[in-house]
Amino acid sequence: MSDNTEYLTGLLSTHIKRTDLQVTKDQISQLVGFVQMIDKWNKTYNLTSVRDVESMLLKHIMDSIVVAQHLSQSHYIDVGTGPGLPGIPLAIMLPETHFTLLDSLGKRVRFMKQVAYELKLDNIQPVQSRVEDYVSPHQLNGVLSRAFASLNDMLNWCQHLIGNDGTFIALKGQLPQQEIDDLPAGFAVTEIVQLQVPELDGDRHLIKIVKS
Ligand SMILES: C[S@@+](CC[C@H](N)C(=O)[O-])C[C@H]1O[C@@H](n2cnc3c(N)ncnc32)[C@H](O)[C@@H]1O
Repeated sequence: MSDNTEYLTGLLSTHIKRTDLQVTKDQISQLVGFVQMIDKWNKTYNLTSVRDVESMLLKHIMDSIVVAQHLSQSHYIDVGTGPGLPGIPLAIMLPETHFTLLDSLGKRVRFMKQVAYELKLDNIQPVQSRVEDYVSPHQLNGVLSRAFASLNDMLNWCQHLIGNDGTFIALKGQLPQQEIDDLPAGFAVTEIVQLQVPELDGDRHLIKIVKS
């Protein structure tokens, strides 16, 4: 057990208490374990530009887990997931939901495979591929992305991944009104949620899109 486990557990518990999220002790322990692994591997693998663990708890863990209550599909693909964001914290929060975690960079995929092994996560499948080239062997019904691409590019690159009953979820900072106005033909925004992440500055938005 790493030296800062108790400290990080206390800090994350405090952040979570400021929300209405229900998170078990085991889930908190897995979330802390994930942050510790990012912190350790970041020194050689350059997984994230966020360097200190306190900021990782807010910008990566809290920012991801507030999305859990807005997911209702059974199998999501998190495109351009990097080290597994937001997919891994969401997989910890929603053990019955399956997450394919896709990134084009091999070192990030190797990291996620190690996370799956060490944290015993059996609902994630890390995959190395460019999203445009990926054909899923599984039936997917949700596409998820954070800090990946414009809405237009995301929809164009990902539309082959899910059927007409699927949902696209884009996590954005400021509301990208221009991108929403310029949505490609055949897609419609069904919901925009302003996400609340206590102590994290700046706007957070979740945008739900379907094929129309
Ligand atoms: C800015 S990072 C965001 C990582 C993570 N989603 C987050 O919120 O921290 C974008 C990621 O997308 C990946 N990426 C870029 N283009 C891609 C593509 N065409 N297919 C798959 N992954 C891609 C990059 O390797 C990188 O890890």
